[in-house]
Amino acid sequence: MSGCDDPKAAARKAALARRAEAHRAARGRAGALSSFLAGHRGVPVAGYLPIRSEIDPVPAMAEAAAHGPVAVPVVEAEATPLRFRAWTPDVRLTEGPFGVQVPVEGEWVTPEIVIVPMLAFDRRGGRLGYGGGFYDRTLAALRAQGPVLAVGFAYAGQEMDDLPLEETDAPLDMIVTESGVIDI
Ligand SMILES: Nc1nc2c(c(=O)[nH]1)N(C=O)[C@@H](CNc1ccc(C(=O)N[C@@H](CCC(=O)O)C(=O)O)cc1)CN2
Ligand SMILES: Nc1ncnc2c1ncn2[C@@H]1O[C@H](COP(=O)(O)OP(=O)(O)OP(=O)(O)O)[C@@H](O)[C@H]1O
Repeated sequence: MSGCDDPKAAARKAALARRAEAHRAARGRAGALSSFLAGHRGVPVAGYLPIRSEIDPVPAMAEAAAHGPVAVPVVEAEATPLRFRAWTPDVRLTEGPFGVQVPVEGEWVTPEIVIVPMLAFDRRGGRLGYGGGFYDRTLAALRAQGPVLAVGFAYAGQEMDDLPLEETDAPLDMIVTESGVIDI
């Protein structure tokens, strides 16, 4: 049977085109963060394991983990800074506070780049989180110790105009979205 007559041939062609498009879209989402981290190989990075509809940094974290330390946040107690525990793609995980996955064991890491999840951001580096103040306390503590780059990671659609900010809100140094980098 010739290709033109085979109903499956047309379906395959359409399915391939659709899968390629999905793959391009998926690569595009992680791509901007991957490119950013590729410029900082070997620097200790804190990523995060996404919950709900947070944009997924894990593909970029996996690439970075091949070149240097990557860690993820662990909540130890309310009103205290987060600590960051070493993460690789095959580390054993368990469910921690707030339904976030955390490594069962591993080294504690002091990151120099912190990939920060959020609900919303504005162009001034303002950020809205879940309201625990965890990243504000963590960035304040890390910045008191040495240089640290706070990189917000979000969908471009999470941008809002002029978020209400408080004195203790730690500003982001830059924001990476699926469509590129926003410098503050
Ligand atoms: N993926 C990921 N990991 C993370 C954070 C995060 O925002 N995302 N965190 C960032 O700090 C820390 C965990 N803190 C969290 C604090 C609150 C909620 C949360 O779901 N809160 C409730 C509202 C609580 C309330 O206001 O009563 C909610 O949004 O429904 C989630 C994570 C560390 N790890
Ligand atoms: N460095 C700090 N020292 C003391 N209190 C702080 C500090 N940072 C934040 N807070 C307090 O924590 C509370 C929650 O802060 P905020 O609403 O900014 O959380 P968030 O950034 O949205 O949450 P998260 O970082 O956990 O995602 C506020 O009452 C804030 O004043």
